Amino acid sequence: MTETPDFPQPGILFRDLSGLFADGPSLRAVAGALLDGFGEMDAVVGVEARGFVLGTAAAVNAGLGMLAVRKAGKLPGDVLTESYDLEYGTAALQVHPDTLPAGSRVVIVDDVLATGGTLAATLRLMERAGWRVVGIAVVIELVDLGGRAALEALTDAPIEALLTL
Ligand SMILES: O=P(O)(O)OC[C@H]1O[C@H](OP(=O)(O)OP(=O)(O)O)[C@H](O)[C@@H]1O
Ligand SMILES: Nc1ncnc2[nH]cnc12
Repeated sequence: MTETPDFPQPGILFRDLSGLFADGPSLRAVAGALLDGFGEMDAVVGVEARGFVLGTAAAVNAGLGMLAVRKAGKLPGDVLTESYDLEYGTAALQVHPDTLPAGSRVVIVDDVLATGGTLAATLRLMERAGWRVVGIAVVIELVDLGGRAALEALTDAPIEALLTL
């Protein structure tokens, strides 16, 4: 992991996992660990963009599919949309509500839990689509930013971080 001060804006210490993604044994180890300890699930949900790398790796490792939650404007047709704030800005996420059957059990995967805005918006999308979140998995949790409490206000699902900073 690298840490870059004042990126993408002043005051933000940016944690980048590109090196881990590019290293085969590291990516395999993280893919194997991310879904550890959760119960049965039907699919993995990955949040654009870094969550796609980790979500797909974890899903393939577990023999499951990966459902993409995308930044607004990328998915055609009928979509659900949730806007949110994150540590360095505002954005919106979208999903196709008919990708999985209602009641499907999903684990959401992303690289970093900071303020929790991104994953909270993802939780709201899952609820609106009728899917049951049985876990949230991240590589890094930035504890001081309080994201865990924000998510615990929305879900009883376990939240697992491989590394807390
Ligand atoms: O807990 P939060 O404050 O919401 O921040 C965490 C989110 O921020 C980053 O995504 P970013 O929107 O930068 O997108 P990227 O993966 O496309 O780089 C990161 O990958 C998480 O999704
Ligand atoms: N400090 C940070 N580093 C990397 N990704 C982030 N997403 C939100 N905050 C972040």
